[in-house]
Amino acid sequence: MSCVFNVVDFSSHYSPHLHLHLHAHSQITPPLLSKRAINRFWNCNSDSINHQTPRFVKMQSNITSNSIPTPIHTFDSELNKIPHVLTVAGSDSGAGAGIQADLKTCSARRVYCSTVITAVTAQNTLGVQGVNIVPHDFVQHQLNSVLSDINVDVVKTGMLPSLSVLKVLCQSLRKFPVKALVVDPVMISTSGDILAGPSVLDGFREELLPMADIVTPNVKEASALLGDLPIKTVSDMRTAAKLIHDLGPRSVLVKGGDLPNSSEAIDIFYDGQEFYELSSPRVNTRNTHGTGCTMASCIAAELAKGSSMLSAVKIAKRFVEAALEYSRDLLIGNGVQGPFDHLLALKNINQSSYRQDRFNPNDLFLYAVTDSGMNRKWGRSIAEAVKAAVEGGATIVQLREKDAETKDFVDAAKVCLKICRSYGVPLLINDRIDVALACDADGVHVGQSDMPARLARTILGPEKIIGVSCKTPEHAHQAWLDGADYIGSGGVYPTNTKENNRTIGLDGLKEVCKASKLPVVAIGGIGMSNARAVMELGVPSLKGVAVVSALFDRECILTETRNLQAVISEAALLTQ
Ligand SMILES: Nc1ncnc2c1ncn2[C@@H]1O[C@H](COP(=O)(O)OP(=O)(O)OP(=O)(O)O)[C@@H](O)[C@H]1O
Ligand SMILES: Cc1ncc(CO)c(N)n1
Ligand SMILES: [Mg+2]
Repeated sequence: MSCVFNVVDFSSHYSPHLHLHLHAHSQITPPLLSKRAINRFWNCNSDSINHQTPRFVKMQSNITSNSIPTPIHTFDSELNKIPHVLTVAGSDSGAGAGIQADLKTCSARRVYCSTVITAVTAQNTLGVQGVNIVPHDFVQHQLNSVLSDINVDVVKTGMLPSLSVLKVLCQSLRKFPVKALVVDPVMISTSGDILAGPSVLDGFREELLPMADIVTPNVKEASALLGDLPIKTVSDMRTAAKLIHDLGPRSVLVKGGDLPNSSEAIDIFYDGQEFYELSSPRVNTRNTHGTGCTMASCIAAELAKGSSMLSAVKIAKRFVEAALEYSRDLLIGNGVQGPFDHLLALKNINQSSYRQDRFNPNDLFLYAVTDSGMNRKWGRSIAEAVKAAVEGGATIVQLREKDAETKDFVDAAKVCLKICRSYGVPLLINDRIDVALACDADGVHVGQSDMPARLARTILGPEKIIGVSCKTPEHAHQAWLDGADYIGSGGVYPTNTKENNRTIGLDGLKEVCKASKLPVVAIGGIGMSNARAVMELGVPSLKGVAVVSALFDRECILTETRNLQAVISEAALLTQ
């Protein structure tokens, strides 16, 4: 076949100074990310992807290096479309980072991924032994081939080893605009080695960043972009995010994976208006090679599916956490920094049999409980309400539909489940075990006069989450004996949503929390004005607040959820 292009002698482009020395993170604190959380995460969005694999264009056989293949067949049916990310990055022969990480991430997220290779590296878990830069005209050639033919939704960039490569990329993006551009400014390895010289830095600042929808530097890259500004703390990361935003990208994610002395992996997201501190437990593993590439390509994949930027970033953060957790003990290679397993779900993780592994107590942080009366009052569906709450940062949702017809309840629950899964947020059903089973919700929440938790456990099996309302230490003890996963304790303050409900106050809550062997979420009359006081109780078992009216009896659920999330995040930080 004559579709072979000029053979390029890469050896003349070898740059001996391009060496990576990657070190394992030395932090401790093994987090407990449940297998079920990983599982939930993996399954997320699967229902929304009903696209079929595209049928490929048949290649013409008369291609020369200057001509672009002309499609013989084109298909414009929506049904045949699959979201598509083009990655423009370097190859990592060890397959933990670069193009290989991008392909695996997009596959894991069920998105098609095409590849334009900018450099070929000889790389393993010990470091980088060599780099061949692909000549810029051949990079341009690859870009033309893909962008002129295959419908690209989002472009993600990784290693751009020379200014000329960066420039042809910018030209191609101007010629073939895409829905979004994700720039991972790969420049500096974990150990601080330079991967792209000062001229590329200028190219980033002057040409590529102003075109980007998001740029995702780690702390060293952020510092380099800002003329070696020192970045040592989370507060410095915020300053850096703001200054990088001034260079022109729509949003900025400064990744704190390499920030020393932290038991949390904290990233700062800034969209030009608000800062979001995204935090996850730091996974104690050597297998962190490629986290940055994975993060950026997962963001690109979620954007290609239609997520908002903030949701895409949150999903990507959880994906990295889940993959690291899953691969914590993986042994690939003999070096200091190993790769992780992006395709964790291909493993047999559905069979998690360890009860204590299924549920992440941190999910209780901002617990949204729906109320059909309030939705009626504001003229919105349960699904609309739930979507706004999870978009605003709710970390778990409970459907509490006291007066709904069973059929309507099941239908609504199915829609809500789809929404929650796409955000990696668990969905529980109040009281109705039959409804939870019918829609395969993540679990149930039962009151003292509902189905006893022990029976609920028998019916639902070991996989589902069970929460129990408890007012006293005795209730909490019984819930633990019965095999519940968490307790909800209250009413902390007086409330209209529950009649004849005794208020236990902050003192009562504290007493229950101290006695409880299970994680606790506080409930009852909690909102913007008093959430801080609840979180400031500072009892370790208290993991978050559950709210009804403060989110759902308001005009804009999204804003209320965001605001409450900010208040309790700050309070949680201060009481740590
Ligand atoms: N040990 C860890 N546990 C949990 N999350 C982590 C860990 N290390 C990194 N992360 C997260 O992974 C994502 C990528 O960030 P990181 O700072 O590692 O990027 P990077 O330095 O560009 O990665 P790369 O090694 O691919 O260059 C961030 O969300 C970060 O918080
Ligand atoms: C090819 C390539 N791209 C990016 C990184 C950064 O992780 C790497 N190590 N190798
Ligand atoms: Mg990186």
